[in-house]
Amino acid sequence: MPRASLRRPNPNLDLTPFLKEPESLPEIISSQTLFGNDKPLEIEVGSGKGLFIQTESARRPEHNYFGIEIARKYAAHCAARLARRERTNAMMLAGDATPLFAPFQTASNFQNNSFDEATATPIDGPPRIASGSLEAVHVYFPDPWWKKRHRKRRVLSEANIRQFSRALKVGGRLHFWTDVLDYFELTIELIAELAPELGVPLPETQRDSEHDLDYHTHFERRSRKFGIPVYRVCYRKRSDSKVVPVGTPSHASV
Ligand SMILES: C[S@@+](CC[C@H](N)C(=O)[O-])C[C@H]1O[C@@H](n2cnc3c(N)ncnc32)[C@H](O)[C@@H]1O
Repeated sequence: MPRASLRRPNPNLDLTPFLKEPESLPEIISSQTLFGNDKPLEIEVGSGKGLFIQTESARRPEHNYFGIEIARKYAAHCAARLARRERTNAMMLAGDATPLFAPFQTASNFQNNSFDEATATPIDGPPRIASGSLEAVHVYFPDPWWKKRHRKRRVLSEANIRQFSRALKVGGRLHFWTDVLDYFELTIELIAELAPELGVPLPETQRDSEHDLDYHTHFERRSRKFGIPVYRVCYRKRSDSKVVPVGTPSHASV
């Protein structure tokens, strides 16, 4: 289903505090480096038009929210929503979430192309999002990438499942909602296999909506309006992640 067109953000709005580019991000991503405080940090991957980050950052001012949206015009649209409401606890990145979560790759190593000449491999640095540092990761209605050969592009790929779990603190949450049953079932299996420390999937319930924008996200609104079932789960991390070498194959058929 095609996405509705976006209104242009008001050119008089200063988006600078609300919209980051990959080049302007601090090397290490944390509440301290992004917001200058130590509030718990929640990351949303694929914010779309930004309904979730807008409403959740108002509902929980004691937490910080960092939305990552790869499509620049959508990231700018989200940032404009936050700017209009003068949020001090939320901002957007116009960029790809996957390299930010990657292990052992700091921005400067990446940009300086630092190689260990003896082994011709990139020099490892600490991950940009520290292990055990996040309060929550939110993934709502990720693009399904239907074709089997495209599945590695899914946001809930094997690598990202491991990295989201690594980045969560014990007690932290991974929320995953989708209206694609196949994506839902495969992801539940993958998480059980790759990140058992996340425990069992806890169902999340549908809330009644009281007005036309009273939905969790725009895609949830769309699915419910068209009567399409939505599958919602939350995981709560129970223990520290096992360190699994990157590229370790799994037995799942993704
Ligand atoms: C189907 S939309 C859902 C948007 C929103 N979560 C909602 O429920 O309304 C998926 C969004 O994820 C974004 N996206 C896809 N891959 C991404 C990535 N690697 N990093 C950040 N955003 C990504 C897409 O641009 C798109 O806006």
